[in-house]
Amino acid sequence: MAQSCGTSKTPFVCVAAQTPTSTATPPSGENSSCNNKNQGNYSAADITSRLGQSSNNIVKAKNSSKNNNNNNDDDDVEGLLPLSVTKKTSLSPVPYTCNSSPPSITYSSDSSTDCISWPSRTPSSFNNTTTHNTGTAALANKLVRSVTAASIMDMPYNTSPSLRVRTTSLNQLKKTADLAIENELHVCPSVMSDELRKLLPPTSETVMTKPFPIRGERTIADCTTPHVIAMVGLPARGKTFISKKLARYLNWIGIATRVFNLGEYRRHATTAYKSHEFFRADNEEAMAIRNRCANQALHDSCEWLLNGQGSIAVFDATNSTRDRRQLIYDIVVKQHGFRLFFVESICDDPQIIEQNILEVKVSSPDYYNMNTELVVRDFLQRIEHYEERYQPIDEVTESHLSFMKVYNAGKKVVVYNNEGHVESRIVYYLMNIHITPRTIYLTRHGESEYNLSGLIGGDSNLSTRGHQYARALSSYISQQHIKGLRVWTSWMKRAIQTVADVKAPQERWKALNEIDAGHCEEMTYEQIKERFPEEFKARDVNKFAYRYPRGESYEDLVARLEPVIMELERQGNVLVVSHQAVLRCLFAYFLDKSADELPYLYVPLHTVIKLTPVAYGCKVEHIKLPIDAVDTHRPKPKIPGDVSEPGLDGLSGELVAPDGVGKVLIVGDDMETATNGNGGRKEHLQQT
Ligand SMILES: O=P(O)(O)OC[C@H]1O[C@@](CO)(OP(=O)(O)O)[C@@H](O)[C@@H]1O
Repeated sequence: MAQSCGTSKTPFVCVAAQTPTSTATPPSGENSSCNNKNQGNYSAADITSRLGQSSNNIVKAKNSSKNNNNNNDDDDVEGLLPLSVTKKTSLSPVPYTCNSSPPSITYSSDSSTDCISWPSRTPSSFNNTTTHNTGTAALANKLVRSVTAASIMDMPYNTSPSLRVRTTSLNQLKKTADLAIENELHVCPSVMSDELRKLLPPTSETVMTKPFPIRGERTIADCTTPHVIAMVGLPARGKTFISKKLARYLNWIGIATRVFNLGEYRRHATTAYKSHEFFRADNEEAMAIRNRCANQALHDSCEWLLNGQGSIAVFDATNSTRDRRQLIYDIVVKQHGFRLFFVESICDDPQIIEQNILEVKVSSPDYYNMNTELVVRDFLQRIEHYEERYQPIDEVTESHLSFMKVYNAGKKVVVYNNEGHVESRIVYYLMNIHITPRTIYLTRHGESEYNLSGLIGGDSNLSTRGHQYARALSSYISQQHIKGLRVWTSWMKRAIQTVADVKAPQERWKALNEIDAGHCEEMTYEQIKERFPEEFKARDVNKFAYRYPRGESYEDLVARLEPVIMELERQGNVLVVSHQAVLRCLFAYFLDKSADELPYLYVPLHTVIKLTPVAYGCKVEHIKLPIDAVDTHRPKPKIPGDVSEPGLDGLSGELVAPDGVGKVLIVGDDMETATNGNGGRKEHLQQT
């Protein structure tokens, strides 16, 4: 029987002891009948047992889920390769040994750090650890030792035994596996024999291995129950802003989210908007239409979730009465069994309300071609109609609801009955966003020596032109007179050298380091294609999900960058100097790009991408500084693995704003006058 460790919904796996006579079952990568949840887990016992198998069954283990493959309950999901040690080894002595119940090691994919979890047990309970050293398994011995002796001995005394094993054994295991690969395997997984391949630590090939949680994986587990997020609040309180932004964030972290905006349903159901009279509480005809629309929007939200098209529906409406909220509760929770979380936006700052009306209501289809002053007046009257009936969520009379209240665009936040991982993430995100105007500048480092020779990854210096860009960037930034600017860079030399002359407080983020290409680091695309053709092709087939052997995928990058996004949301003006893949991920967040588009977004060298939040979106400007650089963009080829084709997106070599969002601003070659918006420069302003 597999034992559950962690909550039943998480993909944690904890393995119980097996009988010594049980046989090893390959983990999910080989066992096609294993379900996907098992694929997210990798056991150190896997490696040990695989090695053990090839050395006269040193370790005999059994996948307890083997006979239960159709059973999707927790027991089944959580069953994974157990380790059962049966005979004595002639290896050097090990400090802990094991009785009849051997330790089980589980590689967990549900942790933000690499983690092998052992059952928490005192060291003294591990007696009689024995292995069978029959013959050839030098590698096996190395690994068995590594997860027992070395990992335990290296630990500080003041750490709890289980934690000590957890934190050190994986490092040790990785080191040993690295060594094994470097010394003895020396080839890429795609060209390895099956025997050797089995010895590998987590890679993109061994699909069941995910060294840290990937996009949405953690959340999906918690998100097996669909969620409806229902907005609450008077008009012009930023509900649509919050809804759209939240949906963008959730989609970016991999949780399929869609906004159902009641205003759009109403506009569909009515002819042209005439005036605020439509919203009077005593306008029965209009009220009937409004109720019908609300029911339809709610129905569509639930249908969308029921069809499995997404995980979170955001119901963007005022939902400003108790009755309406009760109706939503009855349908969402009682009828469908979904989770329901209300987000109420409360604002009594007239400045924020006015700004909101001017920014988004004046351009609303309701007020097409209407004079701004009239719009403001009409809208304020519309608000008054709502105010007559508005009932803020009440902790006492609506104590069965889960909700958060955001006051004056985040000045104060109240959270009530908050439950589960998804809701906590939503709360945390909404606590961090703000509406203070600011600009984010994104740029890659200057051209590097490796860029010149077409090598990916590595940590090379800037080329001569790269240094010129560094100077041009500093000059451009100082001419912008950006208030309170902060500069963030990766830890890589080329990024740090690029901001050497920029006069502003600087911070280094490891999370901003370029995608780790693992075995393919410091190779050209052509070399990768030649040496690892299968790998190269696989990346073209699904670039977002593809993980370099011993490296990262774009999906991994997004997970790594989430804290950066969170902190960017909290900041004012920031200049981020990073790398092609990393900036694609950040750019995709701001522009709401899908996982398919993300790895092909065009982020050329020597170009500053200026992002300014406006209304519900972001204005994008590309400022190309006049220093030539190589083009490192490799477009999506029509045939996976092809390096000769021009590619499908046709972006290479051109400077365009994706999807016509924003404009392309090409600053002329006179750097002294190269400012954004001032005269005295040569520039082409191109509306896309
Ligand atoms: O995902 P692809 O398109 O390969 O782009 C990422 C690559 O871009 C490069 C350049 O080729 O980034 P950068 O120069 O910005 O550090 C490589 O280091 C990196 O592996």
